[in-house]
Amino acid sequence: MAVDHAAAEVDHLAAERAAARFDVEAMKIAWAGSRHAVDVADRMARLVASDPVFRKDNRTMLSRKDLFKDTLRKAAHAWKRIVELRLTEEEASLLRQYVDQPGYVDLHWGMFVPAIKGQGTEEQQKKWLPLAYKFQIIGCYAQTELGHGSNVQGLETTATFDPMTDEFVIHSPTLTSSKWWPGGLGKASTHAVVYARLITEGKDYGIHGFIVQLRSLEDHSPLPGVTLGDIGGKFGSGAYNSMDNGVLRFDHVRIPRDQMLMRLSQVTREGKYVQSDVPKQLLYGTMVYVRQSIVADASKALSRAVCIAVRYSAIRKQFGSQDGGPETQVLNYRTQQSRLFPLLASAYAFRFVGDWLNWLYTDVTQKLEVKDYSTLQEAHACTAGLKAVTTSATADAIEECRKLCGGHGYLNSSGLPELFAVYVPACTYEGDNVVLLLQVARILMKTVSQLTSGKQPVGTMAYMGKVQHLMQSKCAVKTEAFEARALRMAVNCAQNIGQASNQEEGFYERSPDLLEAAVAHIQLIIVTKFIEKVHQDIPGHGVKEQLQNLCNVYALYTLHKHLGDFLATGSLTPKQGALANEQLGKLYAQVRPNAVALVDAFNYTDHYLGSVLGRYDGNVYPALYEEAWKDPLNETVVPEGYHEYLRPLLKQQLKLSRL
Ligand SMILES: CC/C=C\C/C=C\C/C=C\C/C=C\C/C=C\C/C=C\C=C\C(=O)SCCNC(=O)CCNC(=O)[C@H](O)C(C)(C)COP(=O)(O)OP(=O)(O)OC[C@H]1O[C@@H](n2cnc3c(N)ncnc32)[C@H](O)[C@@H]1OP(=O)(O)O
Ligand SMILES: Cc1cc2nc3c(=O)[nH]c(=O)nc-3n(C[C@H](O)[C@H](O)[C@H](O)COP(=O)(O)OP(=O)(O)OC[C@H]3O[C@@H](n4cnc5c(N)ncnc54)[C@H](O)[C@@H]3O)c2cc1C
Repeated sequence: MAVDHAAAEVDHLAAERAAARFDVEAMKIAWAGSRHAVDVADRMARLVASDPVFRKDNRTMLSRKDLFKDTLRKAAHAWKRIVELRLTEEEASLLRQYVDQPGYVDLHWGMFVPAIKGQGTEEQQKKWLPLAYKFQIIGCYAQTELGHGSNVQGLETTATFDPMTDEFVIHSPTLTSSKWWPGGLGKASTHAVVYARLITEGKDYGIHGFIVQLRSLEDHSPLPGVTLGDIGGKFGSGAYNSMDNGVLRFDHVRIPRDQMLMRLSQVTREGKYVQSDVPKQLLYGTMVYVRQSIVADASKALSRAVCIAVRYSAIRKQFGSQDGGPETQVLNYRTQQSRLFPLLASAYAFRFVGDWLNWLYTDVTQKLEVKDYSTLQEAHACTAGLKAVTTSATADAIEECRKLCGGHGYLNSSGLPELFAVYVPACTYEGDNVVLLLQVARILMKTVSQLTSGKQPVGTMAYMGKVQHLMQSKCAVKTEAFEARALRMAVNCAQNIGQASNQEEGFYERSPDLLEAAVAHIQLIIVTKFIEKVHQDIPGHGVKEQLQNLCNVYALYTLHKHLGDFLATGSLTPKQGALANEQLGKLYAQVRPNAVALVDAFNYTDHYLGSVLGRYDGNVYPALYEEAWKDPLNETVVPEGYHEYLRPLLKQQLKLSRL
């Protein structure tokens, strides 16, 4: 008798859901932050999922040109819906998230508008922001050049003030000064915030931002002196190829003086350079803003991958039980759990640290408004470090989820290859992760050097003030072990650097160790913020207990993975390390019955997940089967090329065999 495997799989997910020991609806609130956040996200996700224009299941099969046109169409349709439905800013931004196709609008709203808000004077904001808000202009963020990305001070584009005409002359003096990478620049943007070296009265004042019009508002053709285009195809099918990352060169393009972003410094009518009394690092403010939002994005991308892998692992069965009973769900294998559950825990950890980082960013912004710059360094260290650690972990985790789904994970229809391809550049954009971690390391070294002078570290570095205690004590397996490890690694680096002939040379020599010290410090922040979260009042049956479990999984897994650090610094004994590992196994057993419900709490629609393996109903096999037939290769039974290349070959073999 034929067994309906598909129906059995569907029942499987229902059984998983019934076995969960907590209130999923309450967990949705804990994940999203509030009932309101759940409701508005739900509404926007469904709005997108039910609109045929936002279909995306065919995306990996489109040519680059068709994919780009599809992106323009989706962006225009999204804007139409936003206007028609009078969506709020919160709703509009969620709608764009669920459309889930990188495009020029991301840079317009994500960098162009924030750059003007952060670096423009009130007058400049009044002039430019209304145009941007109504899409009467489209903007991008043109900082990186062919020759320099990480080293912002090394950019070569020049903006030379001409007092005769009261204009800046924007110029690309070398090939390597060509702007290279800005998203939305290649084909869509009409304007850009361009970062260039400001030269006035014969002196180079370094990098500043300028608003430059690139294309005609009449027919979209490049303005005189502007050469621009797309930089070419990128990693993976579909994925980030929907974005028109661009190249841009200027040949003595003139802009009015008032298009220099003048909040941080000004050039007068006479050409005098005037520096405001604000720190010059505020020039990097847009990057700080985007880095904090990238941490929130990490938890989104990771939770999507984990949702797919957990649901599919509950459906997928391999090998029988020892007594010849039904086959085993792969989710029941201890190895599957030990690879997957730490990623599930990381998704929650990144979500909560992302919320905290957003709070920190808002707090710093408010302080800056009243000229309090005391937390600027903390904001830089936390955004840079958390961006680096969460994006690297997420990129690795998406690939691990692909492997956790076996062969089917490699199919585009699993959603994982595209998610990976679109996500990996997060390790590079908004600051290469190594470069950012070295920034954190510099701040750690500065903090260690100030300890002897009695200056008490604050914020996330405050634990370093407990130096006497943390350098000596043996620690119980909890936050203190993370503090001791981070501090001792930083102090070791500082001591080694101190022995070098000069500080810069020492820093350079010790940079691999410094990276690890920075990672240890950032992991401490993530663990601490997760612990603080679970100490809060969290309503809903069993929700707090589940989060407590996941927090322990995250902490103990991190400890297990970096046990070498903990042992080498004497922050833990080998026995404690072994006990932690024992405990981890027990925690996985507690996560197991709740795993499917824990990913349901992300509340993702099938449209947003974009995965036949991660379907909510678990109906994986019929969906995989159906999806295969949609491939353009299956449009004809006999493939194109048969008559040219297969038939002659086969005929020739036939003739040869008859000889
Ligand atoms: C198909 C779809 C399917 C699925 C989708 C799924 C998921 C999608 C998920 C995500 C996608 C979503 C969004 C995409 C988002 C973004 C991508 C798009 C755009 C990307 C844009 C960019 O990349 S823009 C360019 C970014 N560039 C960089 O980041 C450059 C990095 N370099 C620097 O920042 C600086 O050069 C440097 C900090 C490394 C060094 O600067 P320098 O001036 O040389 O300074 P130092 O001498 O080192 O330091 C001097 C002091 O200044 C302090 N400092 C440095 N930076 C800052 C700062 N930002 N804030 C405050 N202070 C700072 C530093 O600490 C020193 O302080 P001292 O006290 O020691 O003097
Ligand atoms: C998809 C994507 C979108 C982007 N969008 C934009 C955009 O909209 N606007 C924009 O302006 N830019 C954009 N960028 C550019 C991006 O910001 C840069 O690529 C990024 O900052 C890295 O700089 P780089 O390419 O110069 O790398 P490099 O600095 O050349 O890195 C190469 C290698 O050198 C190492 N390295 C560099 N410096 C050091 C150091 N001091 N110590 C140790 N190792 C070091 C790095 O770790 C890396 O391994 C985008 C990039 C990508 C991939």
